[in-house]
Amino acid sequence: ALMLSRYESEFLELECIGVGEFGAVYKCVKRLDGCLYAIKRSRRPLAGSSNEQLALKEVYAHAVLGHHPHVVRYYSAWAEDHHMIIQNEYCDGGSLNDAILKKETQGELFSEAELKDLLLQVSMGLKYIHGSGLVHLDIKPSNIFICKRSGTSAAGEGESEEEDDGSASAAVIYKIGDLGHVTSTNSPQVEEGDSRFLASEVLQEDYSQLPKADIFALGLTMLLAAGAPPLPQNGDAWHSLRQGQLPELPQELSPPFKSLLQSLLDPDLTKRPTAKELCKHTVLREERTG
Ligand SMILES: Cn1cc(CCO)c2c3c(c(-c4ccccc4Cl)cc21)C(=O)NC3=O
Repeated sequence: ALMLSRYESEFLELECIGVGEFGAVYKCVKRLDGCLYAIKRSRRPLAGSSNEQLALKEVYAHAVLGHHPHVVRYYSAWAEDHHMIIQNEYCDGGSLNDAILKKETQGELFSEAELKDLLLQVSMGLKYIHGSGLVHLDIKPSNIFICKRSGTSAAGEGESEEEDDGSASAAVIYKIGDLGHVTSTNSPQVEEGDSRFLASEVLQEDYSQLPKADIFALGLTMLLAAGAPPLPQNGDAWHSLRQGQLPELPQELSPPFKSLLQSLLDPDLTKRPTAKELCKHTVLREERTG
């Protein structure tokens, strides 16, 4: 077009880093500040459609959530040329899903110490989201992004770690991303996330304690990071996972940590810990030995 779009004038597109039915995500440099950003460009939903509602909820969630070390940072969003555009922090380490697949192909496993670090960091992000009166509703490995310490993204390591992050700045920082299903805890308009990670109470439209659905999805995410086989999308295997029958893991975890992971997946949502309880759980807080 004769008039350069804001996207073209403000950013240099380096590569496409993701494609979905939603649209595409690009790794871009902002010409003005020279920093890297992840920019999602999706077809603008029909005015007044439910998809427009969803797209707006994503931007509202980012606006409400402000800054947290374990939530992907939002910078801007705008509409042009029949597209919705959202400009987020670029996480240079790929997604947790990429990291799990890489471990698998290399015949490696996350150690118990690495699993505890992952659970603690994502719990801090969830504590912040839940503390803001919101729920994520699509927690899963492909929505958790990784920043390696040497990140050159705009947010950078200059950000001081959340004061409740007792650990020194970790080698790897995990950030919760994709707020496309976020809704308010108290007046929920639930748009179900990935069925593989869906808690059974949400399928039955019991929205009384939605934060516990995020905890359940985090439990399944941890199972996958610990080496569990791919999750069922439906059927008997889907139900047995939600009746406490957990898959064998390819590594022996310490009994306290194993029972903590089982509590995240308890069929009785009142027995699942809150994100706040996870953040101060001794199993996750003890100094790593060796
Ligand atoms: C597919 N994909 C790959 C990446 C890079 C990981 O190293 C990525 C990012 C995001 C997103 C994203 C998700 C949902 C909404 C908006 C964005 Cl920009 C998607 C991403 C995002 O918000 N920040 C990212 O780094």
